Amino acid sequence: MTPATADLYDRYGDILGSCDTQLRQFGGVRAFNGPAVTVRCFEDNALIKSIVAEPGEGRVLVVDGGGSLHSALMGDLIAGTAARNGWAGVVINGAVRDVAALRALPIGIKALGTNPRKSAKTGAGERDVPVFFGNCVFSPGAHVYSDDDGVVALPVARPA
Ligand SMILES: O=C([O-])CC(=O)C(=O)O
Repeated sequence: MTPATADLYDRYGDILGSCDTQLRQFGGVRAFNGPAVTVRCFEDNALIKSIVAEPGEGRVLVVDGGGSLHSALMGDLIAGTAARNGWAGVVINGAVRDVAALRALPIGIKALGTNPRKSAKTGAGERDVPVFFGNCVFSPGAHVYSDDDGVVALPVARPA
Protein backbone atom coordinates (compact mmCIF):
# COMPACT_ATOMS: atom_id res chain seq x y z
CA MET A 1 0.00 0.00 0.00
CA THR A 2 1.45 3.35 -1.04
CA PRO A 3 0.90 6.25 1.39
CA ALA A 4 -0.84 9.18 -0.33
CA THR A 5 1.64 11.74 -1.65
CA ALA A 6 -0.44 14.58 -0.14
CA ASP A 7 -0.28 12.93 3.30
CA LEU A 8 3.48 12.56 2.92
CA TYR A 9 3.76 16.26 2.09
CA ASP A 10 1.72 17.15 5.16
CA ARG A 11 4.00 15.00 7.27
CA TYR A 12 7.39 16.01 5.90
CA GLY A 13 6.83 19.46 4.35
CA ASP A 14 9.56 20.68 2.06
CA ILE A 15 12.00 17.98 3.18
CA LEU A 16 9.96 16.01 0.67
CA GLY A 17 10.77 16.86 -2.94
CA SER A 18 7.60 17.19 -5.01
CA CYS A 19 7.94 17.10 -8.77
CA ASP A 20 6.21 20.01 -10.53
CA THR A 21 6.32 18.29 -13.92
CA GLN A 22 2.83 17.14 -14.85
CA LEU A 23 3.60 13.53 -15.66
CA ARG A 24 0.79 11.34 -16.98
CA GLN A 25 -0.25 7.89 -15.76
CA PHE A 26 0.44 5.10 -18.27
CA GLY A 27 0.83 1.91 -16.24
CA GLY A 28 -1.66 -0.55 -14.84
CA VAL A 29 -0.74 0.49 -11.28
CA ARG A 30 -1.64 4.07 -10.36
CA ALA A 31 0.03 4.26 -6.92
CA PHE A 32 3.50 2.86 -6.31
CA ASN A 33 6.62 3.49 -4.28
CA GLY A 34 10.14 2.25 -3.75
CA PRO A 35 13.79 3.24 -3.51
CA ALA A 36 15.00 5.14 -6.57
CA VAL A 37 17.45 3.91 -9.17
CA THR A 38 18.32 6.86 -11.40
CA VAL A 39 19.32 7.29 -15.02
CA ARG A 40 20.04 10.33 -17.13
CA CYS A 41 19.83 9.72 -20.87
CA PHE A 42 18.74 11.66 -23.93
CA GLU A 43 16.75 10.00 -26.72
CA ASP A 44 18.69 6.78 -26.08
CA ASN A 45 17.23 3.89 -24.09
CA ALA A 46 19.86 1.14 -24.06
CA LEU A 47 20.74 1.90 -20.42
CA ILE A 48 17.10 1.69 -19.38
CA LYS A 49 16.75 -1.66 -21.11
CA SER A 50 19.79 -3.08 -19.31
CA ILE A 51 18.72 -1.79 -15.89
CA VAL A 52 15.20 -3.25 -16.00
CA ALA A 53 16.74 -6.60 -16.90
CA GLU A 54 18.10 -6.65 -13.33
CA PRO A 55 15.91 -7.79 -10.42
CA GLY A 56 13.79 -4.76 -9.48
CA GLU A 57 13.23 -5.72 -5.84
CA GLY A 58 10.42 -3.20 -5.56
CA ARG A 59 12.55 -0.27 -6.71
CA VAL A 60 11.46 2.65 -8.88
CA LEU A 61 13.48 3.59 -11.95
CA VAL A 62 13.61 7.38 -12.34
CA VAL A 63 14.70 8.46 -15.81
CA ASP A 64 15.62 12.02 -16.67
CA GLY A 65 15.25 12.09 -20.41
CA GLY A 66 15.73 15.85 -20.50
CA GLY A 67 12.03 16.34 -21.15
CA SER A 68 12.41 15.26 -24.78
CA LEU A 69 9.25 14.08 -26.50
CA HIS A 70 11.11 13.37 -29.75
CA SER A 71 11.45 9.61 -29.21
CA ALA A 72 10.07 7.01 -26.79
CA LEU A 73 12.39 5.88 -24.00
CA MET A 74 10.15 2.92 -23.16
CA GLY A 75 7.55 0.75 -24.84
CA ASP A 76 5.74 -2.44 -23.97
CA LEU A 77 8.82 -4.68 -24.25
CA ILE A 78 10.97 -2.75 -21.80
CA ALA A 79 8.01 -2.09 -19.49
CA GLY A 80 7.01 -5.77 -19.62
CA THR A 81 10.55 -6.76 -18.64
CA ALA A 82 10.46 -4.29 -15.75
CA ALA A 83 7.13 -5.65 -14.53
CA ARG A 84 8.31 -9.28 -14.77
CA ASN A 85 11.51 -8.47 -12.89
CA GLY A 86 9.72 -6.90 -9.95
CA TRP A 87 10.23 -3.18 -10.51
CA ALA A 88 7.51 -1.21 -8.68
CA GLY A 89 7.48 1.57 -11.25
CA VAL A 90 9.21 3.73 -13.82
CA VAL A 91 9.07 7.54 -13.82
CA ILE A 92 10.22 9.14 -17.08
CA ASN A 93 10.86 12.79 -17.84
CA GLY A 94 10.37 11.94 -21.50
CA ALA A 95 8.15 9.90 -23.80
CA VAL A 96 6.78 6.36 -23.92
CA ARG A 97 4.99 4.40 -26.65
CA ASP A 98 2.69 1.34 -26.95
CA VAL A 99 0.33 3.12 -24.59
CA ALA A 100 -2.54 0.63 -24.88
CA ALA A 101 -0.25 -2.23 -23.88
CA LEU A 102 1.36 -0.27 -21.04
CA ARG A 103 -2.03 0.20 -19.40
CA ALA A 104 -2.39 -3.59 -19.08
CA LEU A 105 0.94 -4.12 -17.30
CA PRO A 106 1.12 -4.65 -13.52
CA ILE A 107 3.59 -1.82 -12.92
CA GLY A 108 3.45 1.92 -12.28
CA ILE A 109 4.49 4.10 -15.23
CA LYS A 110 4.56 7.88 -15.30
CA ALA A 111 5.89 9.86 -18.25
CA LEU A 112 5.61 13.27 -19.86
CA GLY A 113 3.97 12.14 -23.08
CA THR A 114 4.09 9.81 -26.03
CA ASN A 115 5.81 9.36 -29.37
CA PRO A 116 5.84 6.24 -31.57
CA ARG A 117 9.41 7.03 -32.69
CA LYS A 118 12.09 4.67 -31.29
CA SER A 119 15.05 6.00 -29.34
CA ALA A 120 18.70 5.34 -30.18
CA LYS A 121 20.43 2.35 -28.56
CA THR A 122 24.05 3.41 -28.09
CA GLY A 123 24.02 3.17 -24.28
CA ALA A 124 24.77 6.88 -23.88
CA GLY A 125 23.82 8.24 -20.47
CA GLU A 126 24.65 7.82 -16.80
CA ARG A 127 23.13 5.78 -14.01
CA ASP A 128 23.13 6.21 -10.23
CA VAL A 129 23.55 9.97 -10.44
CA PRO A 130 21.21 12.49 -8.80
CA VAL A 131 18.72 13.73 -11.40
CA PHE A 132 16.68 16.93 -11.23
CA PHE A 133 13.43 17.82 -12.97
CA GLY A 134 10.24 19.61 -12.02
CA ASN A 135 12.14 21.33 -9.18
CA CYS A 136 12.70 17.95 -7.54
CA VAL A 137 15.97 16.15 -6.86
CA PHE A 138 15.81 12.37 -7.22
CA SER A 139 18.93 10.93 -5.60
CA PRO A 140 19.82 7.26 -5.91
CA GLY A 141 18.18 5.46 -2.98
CA ALA A 142 15.68 8.24 -2.18
CA HIS A 143 12.25 6.79 -1.52
CA VAL A 144 9.91 7.71 -4.37
CA TYR A 145 6.12 7.70 -4.03
CA SER A 146 3.77 8.25 -6.94
CA ASP A 147 -0.01 8.47 -7.21
CA ASP A 148 -2.67 10.50 -9.02
CA ASP A 149 -1.54 13.70 -7.27
CA GLY A 150 2.10 13.57 -8.27
CA VAL A 151 5.55 12.16 -7.65
CA VAL A 152 7.51 12.88 -4.47
CA ALA A 153 10.97 11.90 -3.26
CA LEU A 154 12.01 11.52 0.36
CA PRO A 155 15.79 11.97 0.61
CA VAL A 156 17.75 9.16 2.23
CA ALA A 157 19.41 11.38 4.83
CA ARG A 158 16.87 13.66 6.48
CA PRO A 159 16.69 15.52 9.76
CA ALA A 160 15.25 13.42 12.62
O1 LIG B 1 12.67 -0.82 -28.35
C1 LIG B 1 12.50 0.28 -27.86
O2 LIG B 1 13.09 1.31 -28.20
C2 LIG B 1 11.51 0.44 -26.76
C3 LIG B 1 10.28 -0.23 -27.09
O3 LIG B 1 9.63 0.05 -28.03
C4 LIG B 1 9.80 -1.25 -26.17
O4 LIG B 1 10.22 -1.27 -25.02
O5 LIG B 1 8.93 -2.01 -26.58
